[in-house]
Amino acid sequence: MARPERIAVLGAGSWGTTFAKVLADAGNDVVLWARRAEVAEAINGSRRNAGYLPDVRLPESLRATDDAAAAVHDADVVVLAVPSQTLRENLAGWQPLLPADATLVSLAKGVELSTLKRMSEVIAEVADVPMEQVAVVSGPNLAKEIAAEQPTATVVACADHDRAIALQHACSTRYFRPYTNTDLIGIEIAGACKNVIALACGMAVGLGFGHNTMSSLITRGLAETTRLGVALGADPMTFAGLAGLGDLVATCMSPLSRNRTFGERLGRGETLAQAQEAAHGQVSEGVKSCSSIRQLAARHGVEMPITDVVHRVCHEGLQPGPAAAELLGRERKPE
Ligand SMILES: NC(=O)C1=CN([C@@H]2O[C@H](COP(=O)(O)OP(=O)(O)OC[C@H]3O[C@@H](n4cnc5c(N)ncnc54)[C@H](OP(=O)(O)O)[C@@H]3O)[C@@H](O)[C@H]2O)C=CC1
Ligand SMILES: O=C(CO)COP(=O)(O)O
Repeated sequence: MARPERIAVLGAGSWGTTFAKVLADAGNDVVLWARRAEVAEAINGSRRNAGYLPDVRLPESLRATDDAAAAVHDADVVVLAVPSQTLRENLAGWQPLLPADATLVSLAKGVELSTLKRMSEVIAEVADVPMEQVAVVSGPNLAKEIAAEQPTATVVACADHDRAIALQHACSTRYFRPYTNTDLIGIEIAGACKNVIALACGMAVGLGFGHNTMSSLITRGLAETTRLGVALGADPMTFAGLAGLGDLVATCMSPLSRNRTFGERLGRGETLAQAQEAAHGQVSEGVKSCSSIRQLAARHGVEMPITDVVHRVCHEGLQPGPAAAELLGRERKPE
């Protein structure tokens, strides 16, 4: 497969805009779709997406539009950069516009609430394409750092290795280094679960706890994530990689993470509504995915105690302090 040149990125939030910049910097012809016309106009006029990345000047070669048909016309690659829980509805609207052989790339890190499906499953189903046509990009990829061109690695996963290689070439820059992988299940489960563990780490920070607590949550979070992934058919080694441990550490440790910040607010005693208001519409995927992942775990008989308490703090009124005590009071066992 030749190197893709026409790329549409659908969704102009933090990560969609940043990934579009990466693709443009890598030399591709990139069109970014924004659902609000004023966002597209500002990007074309002032080279800025002020609502999400106020300090970043976007490349001249990056064009924006609010017309999805124009964005995807003749595209070799269509990147989906909208929140997990709206992806199905968004993609259903775009499906008739999609070029038949385009690689469909998911940037979203979540598990669908109603169906408990991973994003690649939703995409293959709604776009009515074989799974080999769907790819996932996931790793320790905090958008603001990448937009500032700080060095980062990531994983490009696709069941079709040739497509993964083509996409790897398309998004390689001097500051962004993608590795390929064919384990979509592992990559997507890792990406969705780390947001939930980051909520727990944020709660720990909000409660005033330090690095030992964070490290314990990260490590036991990785254990429960790996258990779920393996039950679903993932390669356990994926969880030791960039999209597993790599992303988990970046998200749990960084104040730039929306999930960690959200958890920190809950840990300080704010309500879900207060934390949501403070997020100014930016997505904290773990708040919803904690429920779908918990259900998925129950369906497969997998124990996920951290995910369970995060769900109950977010949605059932459990307070972060008693949640921490509950985790510590669990039955003692070997590691
Ligand atoms: N930010 C990051 O560092 C990273 C994020 N991700 C993942 O990428 C995905 C997108 O995140 P990110 O870009 O950060 O999110 P943001 O909250 O920054 O942006 C969300 C984007 O989706 C649009 N949007 C929101 N709701 C809808 C809807 N109902 N229909 C169509 N468009 C909608 C928003 O448009 P509008 O502005 O008009 O509201 C905005 O362009 C998430 O799954 C996230 O977990 C993955 C790696 C890194
Ligand atoms: O996925 C991310 C980093 O890899 C971004 O995490 P947040 O959505 O928590 O900001």
